[in-house]
Amino acid sequence: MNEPLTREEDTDKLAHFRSIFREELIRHRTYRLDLFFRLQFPNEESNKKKSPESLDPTDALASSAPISVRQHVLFKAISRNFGRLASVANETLASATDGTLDAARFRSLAAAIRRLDSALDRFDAAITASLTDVDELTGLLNRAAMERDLERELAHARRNQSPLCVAMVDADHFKRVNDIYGHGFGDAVLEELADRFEAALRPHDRVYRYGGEEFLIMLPETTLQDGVQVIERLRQTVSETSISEDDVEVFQTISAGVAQAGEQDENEDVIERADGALYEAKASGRNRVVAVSV
Ligand SMILES: Nc1nc2c(ncn2[C@@H]2O[C@H](COP(=O)(O)OP(=O)(O)OP(=O)(O)O)[C@@H](O)[C@H]2O)c(=O)[nH]1
Repeated sequence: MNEPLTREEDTDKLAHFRSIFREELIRHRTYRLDLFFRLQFPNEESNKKKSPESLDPTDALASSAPISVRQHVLFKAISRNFGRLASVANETLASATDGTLDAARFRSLAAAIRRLDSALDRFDAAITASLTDVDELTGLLNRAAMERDLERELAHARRNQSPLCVAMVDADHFKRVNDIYGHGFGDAVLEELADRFEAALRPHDRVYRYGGEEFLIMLPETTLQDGVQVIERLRQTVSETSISEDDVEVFQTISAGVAQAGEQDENEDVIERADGALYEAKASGRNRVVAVSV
């Protein structure tokens, strides 16, 4: 299974990139018509202007693509398949010009076009899927993405006998923040928390907005002891620095429950245990991390 196309890029950036990609698709389809025209009329003067290589769609896309997109396996597949098509197109055009174009060569041109089309379509589908994975307020991955990823991580942990931790993290007394400073400021706090979580975690850890003021953090290849340390560090980082906007400033704290996944666990099992630990953290005073073993 491919890695998701983009995780941390925000929705606007990706939506913008998708609109550029769609334009490129249209240009690419026009190019195909052009190619057939050239094969029919190889000696027309107007046909000699453009070489197939100059029309690589990934050239035009690379400058506006977020890094995670450029490095994505499907993006590389477009480039590779375009390279093949350009080379077959050159050979086919040459044989059309000298009158030796035959069915076999034409078939290999059609096959190269089909392969490139398939790469373009899969890439398009991946962009669309990534857009629906992103929470619009925080730019984090949403709950639907979490459910899918957790299932995959649990299977991976089972297969490799590796540890996996899940943390449920919740902003403390968040209702008060909304009530006192307004919903707009509450939103800003959630955005800031999301940024701090992402900045404090390691690249292979993942943060999701679980819903409302609740977040889920997935820590692959992490034992319960290490997971608690990671989340405890996060808790400290969040509580030490205030969050401010205009003339409002708050010190927001978080509570967390950390659970290690057991071998038989499905998504709901490990989430339920982490949630139970979070409940304990709240009940015992908030601004703390509670761990629960399998
Ligand atoms: N601004 C803002 N508030 C939200 C959002 N989603 C949920 N909330 C608010 O988060 C608050 C959660 O309140 P409670 O569930 O009572 O919990 P709490 O006040 O954080 O108290 P404890 O969790 O017990 O510490 C509610 O007021 C929700 O309206 C959001 O997207 N933006």
